[in-house]
Amino acid sequence: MVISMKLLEGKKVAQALDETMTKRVEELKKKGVTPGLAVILVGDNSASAVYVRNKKRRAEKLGIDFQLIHFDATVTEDELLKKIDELNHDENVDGFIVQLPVPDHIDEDKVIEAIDPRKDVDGFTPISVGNLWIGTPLTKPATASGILMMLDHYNVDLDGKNVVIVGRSNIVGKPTAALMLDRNATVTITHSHTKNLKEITSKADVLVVAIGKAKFITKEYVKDQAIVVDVGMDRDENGKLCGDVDFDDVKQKAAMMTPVPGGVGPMTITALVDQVIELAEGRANG
Ligand SMILES: Nc1nc2c(c(=O)[nH]1)N[C@@H](CN(C=O)c1ccc(C(=O)N[C@@H](CCC(=O)O)C(=O)O)cc1)CN2
Repeated sequence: MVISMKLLEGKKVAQALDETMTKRVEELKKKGVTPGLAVILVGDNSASAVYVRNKKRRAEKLGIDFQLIHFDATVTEDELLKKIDELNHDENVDGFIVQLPVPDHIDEDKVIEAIDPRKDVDGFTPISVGNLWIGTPLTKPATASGILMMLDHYNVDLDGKNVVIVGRSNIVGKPTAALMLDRNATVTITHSHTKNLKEITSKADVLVVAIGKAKFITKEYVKDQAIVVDVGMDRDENGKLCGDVDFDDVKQKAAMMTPVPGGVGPMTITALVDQVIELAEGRANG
């Protein structure tokens, strides 16, 4: 059998988009505005440390001012809320995020709600979520936005497409559904209680998987010539990084699919920095 599956290479798309973003930052600096991004990291989760390091690297490469606020895992919720309040009022910070997850003694919802929606570059506050669903987003969750940026890059038209999303998280599943609805796709969200999952996923023109279960999606779940977007970041039986999709199995059937690593992950960071630049552009234009 001839395999003609096209890889959706987020890493390469991210590199290609860096050029335009660098120019946008240069234009801002000519107007006396330097985009500012701050990240609050709590504790010593090793995966979070890698993601934050990558965010810092990308932001600085583009000329964005990056500030890391790293708290010990024992920080109190009040201390964290105080820092959020400071960043809400810091004129040099266009946007900031609290890297998730936070330790169990901290109420994640309370922390997110404390962020000023105008600086919520993660798009996680209730106001940001409401704006997203009514189609007037000020900011968009980075992974969902990154997926759309990548599909746009490969000229994937979502209008009228049957999209199935596996996973209903606030970070990925739900916002991806909102953005794809906005592109006139017919969207189904499935989850752990969904009956006959295979029957539903195997009708998808575009299948987005974000469940955190290594290689869960095999070819039986996938329609011939589907576009498969894997948001998973898992470890296989040998400890190797892999996605929620069994890549080697599904590649025989899919028309396009994302690899892990090098697919959605890098686009998440691209979407985040794009959002910071957009807010700074708003600041520059008064
Ligand atoms: N406040 C937030 N917390 C978290 C988010 C988020 O969007 N906002 N998403 C994830 C983690 N995440 C970004 O923060 C993220 C995950 C993965 C990648 C990435 O580039 N992955 C690489 C592989 C990296 C590796 O080697 O481990 C890839 O896919 O190629 C970027 C960002 C949870 N928390």
